[in-house]
Amino acid sequence: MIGYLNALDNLGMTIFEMLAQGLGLPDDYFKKHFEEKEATMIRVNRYPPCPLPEKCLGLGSHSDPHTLTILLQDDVGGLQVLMTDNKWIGIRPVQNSFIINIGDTLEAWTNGRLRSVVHRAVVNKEKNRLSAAYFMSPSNSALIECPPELMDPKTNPKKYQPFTWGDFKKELLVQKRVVGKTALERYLISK
Ligand SMILES: O=C(O)CCC(=O)C(=O)O
Ligand SMILES: [Fe+2]
Repeated sequence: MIGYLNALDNLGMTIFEMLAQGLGLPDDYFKKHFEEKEATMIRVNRYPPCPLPEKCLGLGSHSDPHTLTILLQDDVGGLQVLMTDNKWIGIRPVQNSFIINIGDTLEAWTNGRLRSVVHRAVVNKEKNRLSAAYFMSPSNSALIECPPELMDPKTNPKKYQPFTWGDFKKELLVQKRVVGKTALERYLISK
């Protein structure tokens, strides 16, 4: 088990490095905040067959509050992503591959340059479906504050108050279920 977790962490760190490079930040800009594994979280979702799939959802519309999600799904299919034109599209399962989702915290960290994705899981009449999501959390003390290089007073002014992952996590634990992309709203700087 620990071996799998280490492999997932290594994959996550490589992706953080690539994202930092792509944004013109030092390679370890995100990575250095993930050294302490204070609350690694994996969620395994099992969706049983449903007699009325058009009337039910396996998992309602939401965005993941963490930074990155590494998601494994079986070959049944059911994950859908909300596109900018408000249409849901299905994410076809590809064998031996992960789906990587950007989470809300990474959206705030980059002032919206990286966008968290709203997604849901639909069910079907015939088959059980399984998925497993690994949510990457920075250390509790990590300050989520966008670097000045990614902001611009005119075209991309600061959108969020800085917050620590520990504080955000506490808020997530007490709030009711998040629907759609609402977890970050408490940190939005009002216009
Ligand atoms: O089952 C899926 O494909 C999605 C799971 C998911 O979005 C989650 O666990 O946050
Ligand atoms: Fe999710």
